[in-house]
Amino acid sequence: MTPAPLAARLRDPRGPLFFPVTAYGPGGALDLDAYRTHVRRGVEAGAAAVFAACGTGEFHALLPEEFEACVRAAVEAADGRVPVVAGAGYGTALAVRYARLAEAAGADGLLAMPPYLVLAGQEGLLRHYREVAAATALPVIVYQRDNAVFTPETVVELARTEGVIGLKDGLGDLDLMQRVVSAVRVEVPGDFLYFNGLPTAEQTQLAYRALGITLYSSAVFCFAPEIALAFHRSLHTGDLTVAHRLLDGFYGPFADLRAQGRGYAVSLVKAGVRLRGLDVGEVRPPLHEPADDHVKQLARLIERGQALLEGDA
Ligand SMILES: O=C([O-])C(=O)C[C@H](O)[C@@H](O)C(=O)[O-]
Repeated sequence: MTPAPLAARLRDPRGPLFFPVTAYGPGGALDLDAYRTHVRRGVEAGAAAVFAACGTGEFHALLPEEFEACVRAAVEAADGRVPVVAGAGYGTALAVRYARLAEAAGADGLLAMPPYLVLAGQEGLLRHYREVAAATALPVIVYQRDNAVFTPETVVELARTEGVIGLKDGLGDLDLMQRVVSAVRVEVPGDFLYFNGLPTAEQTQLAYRALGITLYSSAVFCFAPEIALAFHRSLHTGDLTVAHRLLDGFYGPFADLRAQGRGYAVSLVKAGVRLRGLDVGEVRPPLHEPADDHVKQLARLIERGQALLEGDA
């Protein structure tokens, strides 16, 4: 049976969105076995979708052939149980190339990253994403962050673009997001999807829910799926007791720790996966490994989060 389109599969998800880290062996080469294990464990734990080779998966550090191998491995590991969305980025020509590689590797959709090393105006951004969307049959989620920040009018045009199904927000401007949601609701009524894609999105998810945005990425899911799932369940059921407890005792301190070093958004998450027993190797340059003391703090934090689930910390 052909699976439902990506947008339908992402509606009302049973778990957080999983952005796996990319695994490397001791010499720094891709370790696809470890990567498949990481993805398979996440899917079996209850991820709603796998976003392969995106920011957390060090998209920036992968050769095109490594990218394709990762996406193919994620598709194999997910085995049709949940959709696999792949990153696509850099300039327009390369983003198109990555999009086609992702399609060839069996991905169900694309997360279109901001264009590389250029500050473009709204018109140029629109041209860029239209070309990426036209390059394949894959549905596209546009990632707002850094140099790709959109006016509500541009998002309306994106929502009208064939193949563009949603916007992932990594900026965190709630006033802007409300304007975007309002403009798209009025101009392009339908099912355009929104994602809270801020770092440690759980920290802001109560606010995003109030805007009607229920989808969010979870870096914590990579290394502590039991904590990320308990948080997700708490929001889903509307009994916020566990969510509040985790925000106060786990997510806040985790976000603080993640802010201690440049690149910790990825390297600390990878350290967390290793702490939980899966050797996914170190991050590639220009990122660096977190300080030992920060990894120790992360280990204590994971224990604390687990204890909070029992309600006894
Ligand atoms: O591209 C990416 O990897 C992301 O934006 C997802 C991350 O999980 C993000 O939510 C984070 O870093 O917490």
